[in-house]
This record gives sequence, structure tokens and C-alpha cells, in this order.
Amino acid sequence: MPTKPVFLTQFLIEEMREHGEQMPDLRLLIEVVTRACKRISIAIGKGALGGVLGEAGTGNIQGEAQKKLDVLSNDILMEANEWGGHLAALASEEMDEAVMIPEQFPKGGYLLLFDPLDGSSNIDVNISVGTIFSVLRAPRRPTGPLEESFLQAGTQQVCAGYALYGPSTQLVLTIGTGVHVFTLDRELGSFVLTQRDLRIPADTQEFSINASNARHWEAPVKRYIDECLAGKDGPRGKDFNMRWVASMVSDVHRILTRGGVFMYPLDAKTKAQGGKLRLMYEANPMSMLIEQAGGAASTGRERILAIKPGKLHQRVPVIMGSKNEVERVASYHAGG
Ligand SMILES: O=P(O)(O)OC[C@H]1O[C@](O)(COP(=O)(O)O)[C@@H](O)[C@@H]1O
Ligand SMILES: [Mg+2]
Ligand SMILES: [Mg+2]
Repeated sequence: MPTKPVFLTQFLIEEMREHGEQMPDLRLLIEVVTRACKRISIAIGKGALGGVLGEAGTGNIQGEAQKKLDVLSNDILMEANEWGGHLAALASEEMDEAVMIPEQFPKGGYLLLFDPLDGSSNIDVNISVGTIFSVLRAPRRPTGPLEESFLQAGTQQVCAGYALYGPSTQLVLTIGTGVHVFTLDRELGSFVLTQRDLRIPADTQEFSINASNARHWEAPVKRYIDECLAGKDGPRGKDFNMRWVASMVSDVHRILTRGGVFMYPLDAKTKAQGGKLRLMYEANPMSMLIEQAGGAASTGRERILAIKPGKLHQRVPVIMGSKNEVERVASYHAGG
């Protein structure tokens, strides 16, 4: 890595210059979102001292009880972005409807979607959580209801990223030119480039799934996991390790860093709602990062980024990570 620190803004200017198109509004949007993530990182770092742990006493459109930090992170991101300039509208896991930038503020050409706090079940037990975001272009002449503007396939994303609030706070980002990692220098209060162009190995010996759902899994997933568990004496001829943090950000970060396959497949419990994880602000941004790093992302039956969304809070099955493993799971779904 360069000896002289490369800060996020500088990196974005150089990256956009190198790829032939300066997008000052997109750069501004990324700076505003990452500044909000710094504020969330500080709030999380205070933990019990900051009074941010525990239930908020309210629920969201997903039917989940909100944690105080779900609400606080959402408020911080709303406040940071609502003055507009770079956005036309935004949508969040924690808000029923998409929100247009208020009349009195200038409008920008982008739409922002976010999961303000991912891994909520881990907040009160001090395990890493994160913020996931996705950026789309706003239609020039939107016709129907605001929500329709957002219903674009994941291939239309111009930017995707997450902040990981762990022992260190990291930002992992793509603007369609590879996946790059920044680490928050707490003294400087700035994100500094620490890894360029992450590449996911095509093969792996590590899978990530909530095994307590095994009895609900479909046959292709059961077969895949059973073969992994059979290890070197089984059809795969090699031993597999398992990891499950139950924060998608942490599990996907591990996979972007050293490979693996992350699975939250369709099962009997989630079939009626189409899956557990949300397409627009969990599966799509993570799929763009995974594919940009040379991996694959599927529902088991189709490429996640190719899905034409039907509604803002749509859920989908998720199988992503090392290319050859994801393709193997998909081939089992196809009867292979
Ligand atoms: O509780 P489970 O079944 O292990 O599910 C964990 C999954 O749910 C999530 O926490 C859902 O995300 P939110 O915390 O943003 O609702 C994912 O981060 C994680 O992968
Ligand atoms: Mg989430
Ligand atoms: Mg969340």
C-alpha cells in the first residue's frame, strides 16, 4: 500500500479520472453517506455508556422490533442526506415508504437505499454490525409513484458499499471499478485506503449458513451442506469449515477478504415472504460487491443482480461468494 495515506475523496477523484468520468455528485453522495457512518460508528462505540443499546419499543414494515440503534442510525443517515443536492429520493429498511427530498432543497440525480444497521440481533452483545447502501440513478422524468423509480435491477447500481463497525471501522466500496477497502483513522476522522481490488478465490472450504434452519431447507441446499459436512471422506473429497456471525456485513466481509460461500436460502419458514434478506438494500449491494471482486451471487435459481424488483421491501434467497461453490449450489437447484 502507498506510504502516503490515500483518503477517500482523493481516491474517488483518481478512480473516476482513471475510468474516464468524473461524477462529482456521486462523490459528494459517497462522502455524505460515509460521514454519517462515522457518526454511527461513534455512537456504537459508546455502547452501554451511550444509552444506545436495547429495544426502541417500535416496529418496522418487516414486522421486526426495532432496536434503538436501528432508529438512531436511520435518523443519522436521513439527517445527513435530506438537505439534498445529490439526491432525488431515498429509501430505508426502517421506513415503510421511500422519501422524496423535501421541496425546499435542491434535487440531485441519484436514489439512495440503505440498511442503516445490519446485524441488529448482535447489537446488545457487542458483535460487529454494519450499514449497507446502494445507489441508483433517478429517472429523469419519473411518471408513476415514487417507489417505482427505485424498482431497478441490481445491474443498474452505480455504487454499492457497506461500513463495518468492528474492532476497527471499515468502509468497503465499489463504483463499478473493483472493490476497495478503507479503514477509519479515528485520530484524523478520515477513511484511508488500506486495500485495493479485492479478489475472491473461486474455490473455498468455508461455508456460512444458519444451520438451525436445516430442517426447513430445500433438497438442493440440504445436499450441498451434507456434502460439505461429509468432508474429505465424502463426495467433495475435502474438509469444510463453518462460520456464522449472523451479521450479513461481517459474514460477507470475511468472504470478500478470504473467500467462502454465504447462504440464506429459501426455506419452509421464509417461503411465503420470498426469503429472509431484502433485495434492494442487502442482496443487491452485496451482490454488486461480490461480483466486482470476481465472485457470484444467486438465489439458487437466478442471478440476483438480474432480478427486476417488484416492491421496495422485497425479500430474496441469497447464495453468494466463491464462484465455483455458488455455481455448484445453483447446479443442484437445476437438478445437476
Ligand atoms: O438471525 P439469523 O437467522 O441468523 O439471521 C441473521 C441475518 O439477519 C440479519 O441480521 C438481517 O439484517 P438486519 O439486522 O438488518 O435486519 C442479517 O444481517 C443476518 O445475516
Ligand atoms: Mg440487514
Ligand atoms: Mg437492518
